[in-house]
Amino acid sequence: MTRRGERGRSAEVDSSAPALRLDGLRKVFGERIAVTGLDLTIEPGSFFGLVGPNGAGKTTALSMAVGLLRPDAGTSHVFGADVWQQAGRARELLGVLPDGLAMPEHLTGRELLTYLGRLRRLDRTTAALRTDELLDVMDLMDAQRTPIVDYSTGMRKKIGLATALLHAPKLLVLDEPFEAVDPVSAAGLKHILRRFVAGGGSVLLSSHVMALVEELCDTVAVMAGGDVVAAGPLHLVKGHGTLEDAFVELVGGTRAEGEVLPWLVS
Ligand SMILES: Nc1ncnc2c1ncn2[C@@H]1O[C@H](COP(=O)(O)OP(=O)(O)OP(=O)(O)O)[C@@H](O)[C@H]1O
Repeated sequence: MTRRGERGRSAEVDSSAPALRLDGLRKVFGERIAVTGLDLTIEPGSFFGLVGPNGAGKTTALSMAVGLLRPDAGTSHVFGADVWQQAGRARELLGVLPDGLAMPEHLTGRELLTYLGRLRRLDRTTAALRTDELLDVMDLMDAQRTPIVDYSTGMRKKIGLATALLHAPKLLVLDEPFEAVDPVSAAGLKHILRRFVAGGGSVLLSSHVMALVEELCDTVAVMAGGDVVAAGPLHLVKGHGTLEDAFVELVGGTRAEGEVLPWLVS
């Protein structure tokens, strides 16, 4: 049971359940099968990286996993809570950074965090404290009174991440969290995520940056054509080479070699 004053602080967790369990998730857009019937389990305490080429189905899968997109088939459970049947409970446990997050553009960064904190039932003092801390670690203090419509792409990503962290979730699902984030902010963000996992949290992130996934994640899954083609501990998936080598081999890509676009070379 969660007492009223503690809501938004930490929901109780079914410690025997996976942090995230996807069973048979499937989504079809018209003729295009975006996700074919995805099974994936994220263990508690893991730092999980989801990689795959453009159009592999990562965003579609993550959107269904967190309850933002209704699947045609399959289920998603967050610490045992079904994201559709027990949406309220799942939401307390989840922090989400979706792709292309829609923002209330005319709120300032500070207003957004304050209002979301209150919506998530943090008391006034806690909401204010966390807003200050998040603006500080995201290096957004100077922009705290700037409307979000005037934020850069990287600043939008960082305020989005701050909203994902605000209610102290147990599982973070982050779609391309480092995209457009400058190196200084990225270092701060990596530190936050590592501390989150060290403290018992779980992270699932997608990224196109293989070096970053290798640096942060202990477990990875490679998606291609709407399904997982390899998953497991990082060292097993990448083998003796780099994750990039394994990725290219797994998804059947060809690096541009030899004579390509000859008209570019005069
Ligand atoms: N709303 C939609 N309507 C129609 N097709 C869609 C929609 N969303 C995704 N798709 C299609 O589903 C497939 C998977 O797209 P998705 O965005 O999930 O891939 P992704 O792995 O996240 O790609 P990227 O790495 O480029 O972001 C693509 O072929 C895409 O065109």
